[in-house]
Amino acid sequence: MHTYKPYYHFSREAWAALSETETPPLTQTELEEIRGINTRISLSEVETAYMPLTKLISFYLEAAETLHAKAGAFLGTSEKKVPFIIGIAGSVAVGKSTIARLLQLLLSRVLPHKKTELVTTDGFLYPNAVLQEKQLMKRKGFPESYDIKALIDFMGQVKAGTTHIMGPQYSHLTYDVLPEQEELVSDPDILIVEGVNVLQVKKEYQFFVSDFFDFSIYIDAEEPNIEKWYKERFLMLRATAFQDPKSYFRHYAEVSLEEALQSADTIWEEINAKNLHENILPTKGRSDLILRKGNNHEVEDVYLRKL
Ligand SMILES: Nc1ncnc2c1ncn2[C@@H]1O[C@H](COP(=O)(O)OP(=O)(O)O)[C@@H](O)[C@H]1O
Ligand SMILES: CC(C)(COP(=O)(O)O)[C@@H](O)C(=O)NCCC(=O)O
Repeated sequence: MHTYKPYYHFSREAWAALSETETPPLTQTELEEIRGINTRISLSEVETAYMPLTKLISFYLEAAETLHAKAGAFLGTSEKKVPFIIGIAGSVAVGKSTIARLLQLLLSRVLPHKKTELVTTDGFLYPNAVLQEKQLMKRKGFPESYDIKALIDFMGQVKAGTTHIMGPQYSHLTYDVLPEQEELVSDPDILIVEGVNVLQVKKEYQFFVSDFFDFSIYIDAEEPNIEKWYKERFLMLRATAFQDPKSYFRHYAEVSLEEALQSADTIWEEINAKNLHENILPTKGRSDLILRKGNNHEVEDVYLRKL
C-alpha cells in the first residue's frame, strides 16, 4: 500500500545542485551585507542553501501575482496591490531571525524592484506589566503571552493593502515591548513575518495568522543543537548586551559563569523547550517548506510541500 507523502525531499546535495544551475555568484558587496547580518553564516552556505530558496520563493510570488491579476480582471475586482506574505516559524534560537533577515536581503537582490519588509511577532507579546498581572512571565513565547487578536488585525491590514501600518516593537534588552515605539510597515510588496507562533491556530478567532501567508517556512533542527545555540547566544549576550545597565538580564553578567549557565539551563528547560514541545513542533506539518539544519547550522535537508 502506498502512503501519501505530502513533501518532496531534497538532500543537501540535491538542493545545492539547484544553486549551481539557477543562480549567479554573489558580488563582493552583497557578501559583505550578508556578513553584516550574521558573521557566523558561511558564504558558501548562503549559495548552497538560501539562493535556491530565494529563487523558489520568487516563483511562488510570480504565480501569486499572475493569479491575482488574471482573476481580478476576470471578476472585475480591485486592482489594488496585495503584498506577498512569507511566514517563518520554529523554536526559540533555531535561527528564525537570522534567516528572515538573510531572505529579506536575498529577495531584494533577486527582485530589486520589490520592496521587502520584515516584522517579528515578539512585538505582539503583551507588555511585562500585563504578563506579570496575569502571572505569565514564565510563559513568554507561549500562545497566551501574545495579543493574537492584534497580530491578526495587523495581518488583515497588510493584506487589505493599507499602505502605512504601525506594528509594535520588542526590545530584547529591556525584555519588554517598547511603549509608543512602533515600527512602520510601509507599502511592502513582500512582507516576512517571523516568530515562534506564526503557524499556530486558536479556535477563538475566525482567522489564523497563517491564513494570510502565501508561503510558510518551518526551521527545524535536533533539539540538543537548538539548546546549544540558545546557550551560546545567552553567553554571547552575557558578554555584550547583558553588560548594559538597562538590560533586564544585567544580573547574569554579574554572577559566575557557572551560575549563569545554570540559569540558561533552567530557562531553556522550563520555558523554551516546553514551548517547543507543546506549541511549536506540532505546527511543523502546516508549513510549505521545512529547512532542517544540522550541527553547525548548515541546512541538511529541505522538504517542500507538493503542489
Ligand atoms: N545560519 C547560521 N549560521 C550560524 N549561526 C547562526 C545561523 N543562524 C543563527 N545563528 C546563531 O544562532 C543563534 C540563534 O539565532 P537567531 O536568529 O537569533 O534565532 P531565533 O530568531 O530563532 O531565536 C544566534 O546566536 C545566531 O548567531
Ligand atoms: C520572546 C521570545 C519568545 C521570542 O523568541 P524568538 O522569536 O526571538 O525566537 C523569546 O525571546 C523569549 O523571551 N523567550 C522566553 C524565555 C527566554 O528568555 O528565552
